[in-house]
Amino acid sequence: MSTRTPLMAGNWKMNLNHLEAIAHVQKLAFALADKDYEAVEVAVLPPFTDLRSVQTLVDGDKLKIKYGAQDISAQDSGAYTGEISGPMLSKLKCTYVAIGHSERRQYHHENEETCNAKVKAAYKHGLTPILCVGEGLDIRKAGQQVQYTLNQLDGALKDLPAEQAESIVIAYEPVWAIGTGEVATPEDAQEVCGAIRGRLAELYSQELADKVRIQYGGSVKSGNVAAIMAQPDVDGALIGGAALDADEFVKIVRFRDQ
Ligand SMILES: O=C[C@H](O)COP(=O)(O)O
Repeated sequence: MSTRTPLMAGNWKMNLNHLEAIAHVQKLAFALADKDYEAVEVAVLPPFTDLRSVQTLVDGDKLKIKYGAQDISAQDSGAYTGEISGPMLSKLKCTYVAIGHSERRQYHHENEETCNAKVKAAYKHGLTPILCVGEGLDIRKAGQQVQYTLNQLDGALKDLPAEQAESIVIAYEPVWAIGTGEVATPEDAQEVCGAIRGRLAELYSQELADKVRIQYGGSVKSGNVAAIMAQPDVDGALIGGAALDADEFVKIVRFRDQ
């Protein structure tokens, strides 16, 4: 029986302005009870422009919900127009930062080197990375999903010390399942999540690998979350579309009731 606390994180992507963010987090706060937070860690990843509003709400009302950003610059400061740095995110008391989401890889040409630099930047500033990995459809069709995903993992973790790696969160998100309604089967999720844990054991130690939380992401909904969470190496979900509906997100958090 795993002692890892599941992490249910809502990645809002480029949705919800700061006023909508406040209303949404208030809804979650109203619906979620202490027993939910005891069973599951709950987090939201709003757009950068919402973070101050979310921080004010969480701090002011002492909410147990965690929050974080969807990206981080590898640089601390300077002439990097449009970028947001680790010091800025830690000043806003972010807990998490997503790194290497497939949409960042696709639209912003992020690769293993970028992800590695961003993972290190996150730790440098006290943020916990949610490192996203996962294969596209062509790789899946070729049966190369495990090797491809492990290569992404190796690159992003290069030279990362064990005392940092032990707190990382890995999100396995097969690209073909993101926003498509095409959810991976629980067995598909387990195959790659299990392989990720195996690689962490090779790179570091079994003890470390057993501590790391590995999420599944890709068309997670209240109707399919329980079966995915029943897999031994799946420790949570990174939820996109379904996280924009507060009632649905609460149902996902309460996956044991589904
Ligand atoms: O970060 C979240 C994933 O990209 C999943 O998105 P989705 O739940 O809309 O498929």
